Amino acid sequence: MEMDMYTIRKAIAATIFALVVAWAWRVLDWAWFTPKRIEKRLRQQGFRGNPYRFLVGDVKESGKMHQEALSKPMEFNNDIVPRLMPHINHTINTYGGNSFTWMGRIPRIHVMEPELIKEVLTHSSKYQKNFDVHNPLVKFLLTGVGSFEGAKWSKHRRIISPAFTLEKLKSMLPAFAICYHDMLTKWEKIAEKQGSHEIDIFPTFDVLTSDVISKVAFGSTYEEGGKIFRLLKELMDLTIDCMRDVYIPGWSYLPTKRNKRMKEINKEITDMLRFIINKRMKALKAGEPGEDDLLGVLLESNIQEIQKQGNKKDGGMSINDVIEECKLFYFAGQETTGVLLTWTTILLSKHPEWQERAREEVLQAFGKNKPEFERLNHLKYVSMILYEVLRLYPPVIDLTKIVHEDTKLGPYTIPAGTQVMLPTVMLHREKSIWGEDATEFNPMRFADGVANATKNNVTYLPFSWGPRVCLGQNFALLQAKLGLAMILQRFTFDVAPSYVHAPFTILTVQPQFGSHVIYKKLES
Ligand code: HEM
Repeated sequence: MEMDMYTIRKAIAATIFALVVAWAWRVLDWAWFTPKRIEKRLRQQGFRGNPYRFLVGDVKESGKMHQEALSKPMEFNNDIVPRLMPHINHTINTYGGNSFTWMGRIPRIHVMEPELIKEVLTHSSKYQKNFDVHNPLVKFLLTGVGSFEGAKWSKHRRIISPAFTLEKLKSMLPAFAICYHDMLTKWEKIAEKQGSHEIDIFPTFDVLTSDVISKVAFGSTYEEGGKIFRLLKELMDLTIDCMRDVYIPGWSYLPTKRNKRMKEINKEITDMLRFIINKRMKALKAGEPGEDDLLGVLLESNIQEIQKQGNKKDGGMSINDVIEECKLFYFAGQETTGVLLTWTTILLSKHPEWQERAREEVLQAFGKNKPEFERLNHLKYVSMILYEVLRLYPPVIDLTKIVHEDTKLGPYTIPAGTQVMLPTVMLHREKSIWGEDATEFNPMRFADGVANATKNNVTYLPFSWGPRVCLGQNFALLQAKLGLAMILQRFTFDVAPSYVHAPFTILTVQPQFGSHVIYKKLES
């Protein structure tokens, strides 16, 4: 009997030992052998980069370079790549275009060749969004069509697209104009008293674009919408905070102040959105005409999709889906447009000849009257200026995808689990495409359109390209054109003496040490 117990214990011990060894082997394979195998395959195909370092990869080196780059401002010029992506810049300078870096244990290749870029962006089902978000609290905002793949993505994209047609945008213009008018009237009052008005423009445009999107999204329910968007702004700031931390599994369940606040806000936003959406759905089902705002168009398009699919329960988007999409509009569209207006103001301050040229064009088109849709769309210099600002200061500095299985890319086979990065901000400075003056502000390069400026290469990517191109690009450009036109009609502007040039990235490219600008009222 004793012998038996001994044998059983031995067998249990042997099993546990075997399980531990198998588990340890899997961990080791995950943490060491798999990255090393991928590295070998990349090197065999001519890609070059640092050797893999256990678990940390290039993260420590990259973090140090970032810290160093951001420790001081720079001269005013547009050579901002060493500040925004110092490690990738260093890697490409050292190893060439066909290079890779390590995001911890994940390898990431950099793609710089136009033909390969086109291939990546065309085949969006193979090169998927890199949404490996572990913190469930971050998913409160990183959600919706921008994060889905496959059938769910195409269904959502199909339903949402009608909300951004030119006709719909035209109907949104008055709401844009009211927000800008209110802001500029305040500026005018201050400028009248003081002769000029100094403001930090990034926070100002941040509030403004927030106002615009809540007015446009919720139309007549603006008051409720306004509150939701104030909460979304808070949630976005907390989300950015979260994304800066290394996530420890389970951390989101701890009752920390930030975790509690994020859950509280998310619940409040969801409840309020649900209330508005339910009310609208009821009215639509009762045959009342839909509202002409973003939410109204989205709901109508959703109902049409459900009917097209024979009223199947999963034919359209659920209320929860619509809630997620509303949150995404804010996340994707507010700050991006705010920084576009910010860098446009700074570049036009530094290039007064272009500020004057744009003003003349605007005054010729509209005088001091409210800009209207058709002519706004045909403002040539204003469009060229915005394209050039988006080239030099793209709000989103790179597009990073991931392949989940071995994938052919031109002559290469990209191993499963590799990230594929298109470094937009670097591509926008490629001398072979843009010429020797690639880092200079020269809107004339867009005089004959984007295709001509890029010599028909897919290398201009402020809004990405292909099936997953930004859904809100016309919304953003229309708002920026209107905003810029209305400012130019009333003010001249220049950067304040205190301005120091220091672009840096937190999700979008922002001014690190403020963006003070002095506005003077234009003589009428
Ligand atoms: C200057 C302003 C903007 C810039 C520079 C910008 C840039 C981008 C970029 C680069 C992407 C692709 C991201 C990726 O593939 O990883 C994207 C996607 C997207 N953007 Fe924008 N965006 C802007 C404004 C807006 C606005 C105003 C909205 C909506 C109100 C919006 C809604 C979206 C959506 C829904 C997607 C996801 C599309 C999909 O995955 O099918 N964006 N945007």
